[in-house]
Amino acid sequence: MLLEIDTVTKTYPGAARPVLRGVSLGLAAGETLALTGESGSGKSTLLHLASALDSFDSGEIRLEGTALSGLDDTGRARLRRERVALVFQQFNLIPSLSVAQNLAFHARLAGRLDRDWLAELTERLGLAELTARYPEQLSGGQQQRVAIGRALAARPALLLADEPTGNLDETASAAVMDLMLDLVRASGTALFLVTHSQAVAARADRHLHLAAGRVA
Ligand SMILES: Nc1ncnc2c1ncn2[C@@H]1O[C@H](COP(=O)(O)OP(=O)(O)OP(=O)(O)O)[C@@H](O)[C@H]1O
Repeated sequence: MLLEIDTVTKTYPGAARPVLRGVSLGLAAGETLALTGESGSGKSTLLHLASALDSFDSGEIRLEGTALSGLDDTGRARLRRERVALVFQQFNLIPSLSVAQNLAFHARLAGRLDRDWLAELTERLGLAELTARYPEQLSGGQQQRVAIGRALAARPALLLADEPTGNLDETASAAVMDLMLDLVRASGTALFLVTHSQAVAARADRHLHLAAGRVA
């Protein structure tokens, strides 16, 4: 199993009740999983825990067999740099860098810049004509395609995506989702996708729902 979430509970400091109450799920290498749930049900929290951005009360999360609870800050940072990539609703591109530089940024940091793969990603994401532009000169859909390309350029084992098309209209959202699913499947990357959209969730291999702190 690539990602194992085992009976995880999470309570935010000062909160009366836990937001996650014994969540368990597994994600195999290359698999795509969509997680839905009402606003405030804890979807983003679970994604943050899986990316080692936050700690949990009990249970365990393992990525490629490594227990996240046992990692120090350096270990967490390395895991995020080398094995996991994130795409959020806000595109989070670096405004002072061109499209080409944004696309290469994380792969460079991870020491895994493969120019052929980057060129293929750029082409398949329809960004080849836009590489010299800056993020402010792109539409929302184009910016999100750059964010997806940047995330996949280093060939992460796991892509965590939090409402990645939440800022886009329905047509752009469907196009970006199709591309993202094609590309994660082409690169063997597993996808853990949080979404409000049932239509988007239906495109994933598996669909789970988070309610009352548990998944079903
Ligand atoms: N840093 C934090 N400190 C305290 N409480 C938090 C924090 N982050 C989230 N929460 C609370 O935890 C609960 C779950 O939040 P989370 O963002 O995980 O939900 P979500 O399902 O992703 O919601 P949405 O669909 O609206 O994005 C909410 O009640 C939220 O207010």
